[in-house]
Amino acid sequence: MHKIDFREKRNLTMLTDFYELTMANGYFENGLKDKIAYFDMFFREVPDDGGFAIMAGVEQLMDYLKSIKFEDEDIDYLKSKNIFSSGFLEYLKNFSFSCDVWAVPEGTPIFPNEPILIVKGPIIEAQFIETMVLLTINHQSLIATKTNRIVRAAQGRPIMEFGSRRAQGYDGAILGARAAYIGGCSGTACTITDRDFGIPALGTMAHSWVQSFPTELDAFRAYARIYPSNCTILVDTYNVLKSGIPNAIKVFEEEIIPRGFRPAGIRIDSGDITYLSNIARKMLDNAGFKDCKIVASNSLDEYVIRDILIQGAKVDIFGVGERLITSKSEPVFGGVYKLAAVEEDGKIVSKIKVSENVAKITNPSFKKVYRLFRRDTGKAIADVITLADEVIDDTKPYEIFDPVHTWKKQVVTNFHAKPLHEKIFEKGRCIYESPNLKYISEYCRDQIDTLWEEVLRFENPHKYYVDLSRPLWEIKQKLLQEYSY
Ligand SMILES: Nc1ncnc2c1ncn2[C@@H]1O[C@H](COP(=O)(O)OP(=O)(O)OP(=O)(O)O)[C@@H](O)[C@H]1O
Ligand SMILES: O=P(O)(O)OC[C@H]1O[C@H](OP(=O)(O)OP(=O)(O)O)[C@H](O)[C@@H]1O
Ligand SMILES: O=C(O)c1cccnc1
Repeated sequence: MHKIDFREKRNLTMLTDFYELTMANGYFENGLKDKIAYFDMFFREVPDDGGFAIMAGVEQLMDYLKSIKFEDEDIDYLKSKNIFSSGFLEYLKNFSFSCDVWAVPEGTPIFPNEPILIVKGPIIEAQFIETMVLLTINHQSLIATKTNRIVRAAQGRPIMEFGSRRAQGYDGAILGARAAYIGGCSGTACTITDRDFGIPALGTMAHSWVQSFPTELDAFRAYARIYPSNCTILVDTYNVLKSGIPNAIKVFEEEIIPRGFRPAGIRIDSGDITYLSNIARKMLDNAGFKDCKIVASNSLDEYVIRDILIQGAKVDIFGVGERLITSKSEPVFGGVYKLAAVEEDGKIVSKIKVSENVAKITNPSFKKVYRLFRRDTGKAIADVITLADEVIDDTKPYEIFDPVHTWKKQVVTNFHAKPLHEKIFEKGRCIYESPNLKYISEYCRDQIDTLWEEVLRFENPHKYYVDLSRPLWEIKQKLLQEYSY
């Protein structure tokens, strides 16, 4: 399958914040280029005050990491800045990524403050990739998370992604549609995303099609004759109830049934969707088209969909564009990339970022994350961040505790502890094959099923536990003591 290939099509090595380069030059000049550092990517708050987010964008990050290369013109450009040493520029010419990288697989539900990506390697390299790590994961995780809210609001009814025309740039459209599929969309209007990623492309018709014919009936007829087996008619160009639906029914009877097909659907794109869909349903049913689907679109999001379903709207499929592809209600996924440790004489030295704001204090050290699942129900109980070499023995009871209110504890029994990360790069070599998108989307759905309803709800969701192991908590407290002035 054809894939968007950053190596062939574009080199994004220079898509980096300028300070990554000035720091890189600084590390080089201070003889620190080979100092080993550990960085974590994590986020602090779930967009839209939701109970969880969804990991996405790992495949594109892998493409980038495989392709880092400074071209001669990049070196010339950097030289023209007159601030980089010739030794450093020579180093960049021969730059070869050599870090280890661990990532939570795409489609996994993720929670605030846990490392979703970990990079270990020469500090100059591990620091340099920050911008692209954050850009790729932040964007797609945002869209997958928003989409999943919309998908859940629709209660099993398919969501078609209609957002390309309102997306913020090409990647916003293409990779946004990819992320939307991970988050649960059934298909996309974005053709190139189907070509490159195999997400089913589908669509109906625009108002311009209807307007371009002398009459609405002519427009419907012309379309139905070409696509009798899959004909969804846009009924709101002039008047949904007085002309759109009666004309659609006429065309179904005259052009589709005689050809041996059933009508696929009608689409309503304005007005009161509840009112119109209820009457439309009755009109279609009375005409013998109970199986004809009603598609609704028009600035939909999870709240409008939830409301119109509560009102009893008879909608079978939703088309959702602008509010999904831009994550309009909360357009930032605040993933950050922080130094967690360095190596001194081969030993890991934990590092912390202290802040007046407790939420901004980082979790130090080289870590991993376990998700604890109940063996009887399969439900997720908590995530525990541990030191990288810790093993949670799930054959024995295990105590978890709130890292801030430490008196809140519980002993977990009858559980299964699953490490969340996959190693995706080993000494700069990619060792992970990204699963296909259908698999990722199904995996995502199954993993969300392991979360309690209380975590899934839109308003005031239950805060899922993300705890620290005792050894990690102790390291953090020790560092906090050291840096308390
Ligand atoms: N029954 C409903 N309850 C809540 N929101 C609705 C309902 N029906 C439609 N909406 C939403 O209300 C918003 C405005 O829709 P409305 O059709 O009134 O405006 P419009 O887009 O200006 O219409 P038009 O395209 O005819 O100009 C849209 O986001 C739409 O999805
Ligand atoms: O509202 P959104 O969630 O973004 O969904 C996509 C919108 O794009 C189309 O409208 P547009 O006016 O661009 O074109 P049209 O003439 O085909 O309706 C479509 O009819 C939807 O209203
Ligand atoms: O196919 C459709 O109906 C469609 C596609 C893009 C945007 N709005 C609608």
